Formats: sequence, structure tokens, C-alpha cells
Amino acid sequence: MTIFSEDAWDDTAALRRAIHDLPFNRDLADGSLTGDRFRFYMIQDALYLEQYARALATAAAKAPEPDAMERFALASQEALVVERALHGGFFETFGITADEAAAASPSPTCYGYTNFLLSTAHTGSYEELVAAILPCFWIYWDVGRYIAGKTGPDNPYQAWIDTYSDADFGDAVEAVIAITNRAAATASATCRNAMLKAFRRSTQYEWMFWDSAYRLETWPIGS
Ligand SMILES: Cc1ncc(CN)c(N)n1
Repeated sequence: MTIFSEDAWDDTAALRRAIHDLPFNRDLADGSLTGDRFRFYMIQDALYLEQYARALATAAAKAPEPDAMERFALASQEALVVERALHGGFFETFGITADEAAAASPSPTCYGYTNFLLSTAHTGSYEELVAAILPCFWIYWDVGRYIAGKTGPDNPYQAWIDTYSDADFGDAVEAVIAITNRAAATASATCRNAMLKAFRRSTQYEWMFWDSAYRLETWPIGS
């Protein structure tokens, strides 16, 4: 049988190229991304991370093996502590107050992505859930390294680039890939297909998340 992560990576090749080519990531790489766009992204990402941490905690609760329980429990804590610290630095730089962040409401894309993760956590299988979570790790590691290889000196977004191209983050990504492959190895064909679908859906949402920040996305009516 083929390895799940290789199949999922191949299946999303065109999507991943589109992610590399996004105006948000192109501008982030050369440091020209406008402050209002990064500010929007930071606030939405803070909202995202809270729900993502819940999905990770649910994966820890559902995990059939201690190694995966520990990994997801740690990742849930890191989403709230480590990634929040990164946001804290940028919040200061961009003058985002705690009150402003607390009062923010999720954009349509942020809402869609987090609800997809949470509904998978609560109504999907453990296998589907880990497949839905994996792009949140792997796509960021991929984009972090891609941008780190292109960026020049004095990039105002260097701390973001450093976080997601860091070798320690890479180790965490490798561990989640291995956990997902173990889950897929004993899954039925139907379950494996559901895993591929979940991986692809989250990868689509990763594209949409950066795109929505570039467009400063709002709800089309009623806000
Ligand atoms: C939308 C999104 N996806 C993934 C990550 C990386 N944990 C993040 N910070 N934000």
C-alpha cells in the first residue's frame, strides 16, 4: 500500500503551488506586504489558533496511542502559548490591543476553516481528524521554508518566517506526518479516502486564509 502522506502531498501539488504564488506570500517574502493586510491576518490567526487548539486537544483525547496523545496535547498548548507569543510581538508592532483582538469576530474564511476543523473533531473519525490537522503543520513548514529561501535582509516579517522555517517546527511536522501515516496504515479504503478529502479541504482553507487576509475579507452582508 502507498504511504498516505505521499499520496496527500501529490494530490495537493497544484494547490500547494498556488499557495506559494499567493500575493500575500509573495509580498511577505519580499517584505512589501502592507501593514493593514498583516494586521488583519494576525487578528484572524489569533481567532483561528484558539479553535485549532481545541481541535488538537480533541485529537489528543481521541488518539489510540500515548505517543499521539502526547504530541497533540503538546501541540494544543503550543498553539496557545508559542504561536500566541509570536502574535504578541506583532500585536505590539502593529498597535493591536488585547481588547481589539478580543472584540474581533472571525472572517467568513476563518469561521469556515475553524468550523470545518471542529466539526471533523466532533463528528469525524480520529483518522479524518489527524488528516485535517496535518496541513496546518505541513503547509506552514513548506511555506516557511519556501519564503525563508527567497527573502532578503531587513524583512519586517522575519519573526514569522523564522518561526515556520525553524528546525524544531520541522521536527513537530515530521512527528505529525508519522502519526497520520500510522493512522492511515490500518484504515479501511473508505476511511483513507475520507482522510485524503480532509487533507485536501484543509489545504484549500490554508489557501483561502492567506487570500482572505490579502483581500481584507468582510462578511458581504449584515456586519
Ligand atoms: C491558518 C493557520 N494555519 C496554520 C497555522 C500554523 N499552526 C496557523 N498559525 N494559521
